[in-house]
Amino acid sequence: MTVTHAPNGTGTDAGPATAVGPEALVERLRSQATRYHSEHDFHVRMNAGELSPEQIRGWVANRFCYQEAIPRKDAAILGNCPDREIRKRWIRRITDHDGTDTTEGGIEAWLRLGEACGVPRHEMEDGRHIVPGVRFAVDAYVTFARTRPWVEAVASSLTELFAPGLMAERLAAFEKHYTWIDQAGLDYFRNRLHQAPRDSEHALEIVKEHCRTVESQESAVAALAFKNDVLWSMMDAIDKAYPS
Ligand SMILES: O=C(O)c1cc(C(=O)O)c2c(n1)C(=O)C(=O)c1cc(C(=O)O)[nH]c1-2
Repeated sequence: MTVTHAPNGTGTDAGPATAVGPEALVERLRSQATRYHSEHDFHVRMNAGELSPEQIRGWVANRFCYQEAIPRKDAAILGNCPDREIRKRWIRRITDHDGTDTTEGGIEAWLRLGEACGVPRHEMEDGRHIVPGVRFAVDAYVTFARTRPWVEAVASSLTELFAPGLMAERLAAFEKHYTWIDQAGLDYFRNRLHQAPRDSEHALEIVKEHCRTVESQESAVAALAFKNDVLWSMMDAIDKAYPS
């Protein structure tokens, strides 16, 4: 059996006995890229153009569960964060996904991606395709943000440090291999290419500022490991539900 991913737990590495400087902390967080869901076999096959329309549709419909939960996760962080300056910037994440009266958000863009792939909007909205493992993983992420200290919840969003590379690869793969998908449906990925770096930069600033003790640094690393596990579990569940 090939093990492609070991459980993260809290200990991706032993960790130093004393607090490290902000840049060393960033290095430690970035080193978790090897456990990002871009390495999951389902994503590897997706980007190699090997997935069937059925598998792409299954992935899109299930990922909608995650997309829908992101604003609730961010609202939980806002609810727990006592810092007005941070809230003023963080709130943007909610409108990026929900939209406003005058702008369309990421959730609408994802619904259009689904339609471009052949999943009717109402089938995404009513959740009929969501498999249990995806629902549980997404729920765990929202619960984490509600119940853990807000700085840990901010650290857990740092998988977005690794997202732009995957997004760019995915965009190119969809344009090249999945020509049956209406290209206008790919706007979601195009938007995230600039939103994700902006968001992760803010989250990194917060973590560098607030995680100066060894305990808080360990917690930040553990939060990111937890989030990598959330994303990995989703991919495992999707892979199993839509086999090749
Ligand atoms: O498609 C992806 O691979 C991917 C990954 C992630 C991520 O790394 O958490 C996010 C997104 N997409 C995404 O679209 C998104 O809006 C998003 C928000 C967050 C977050 O944790 O706050 N992650 C992600």
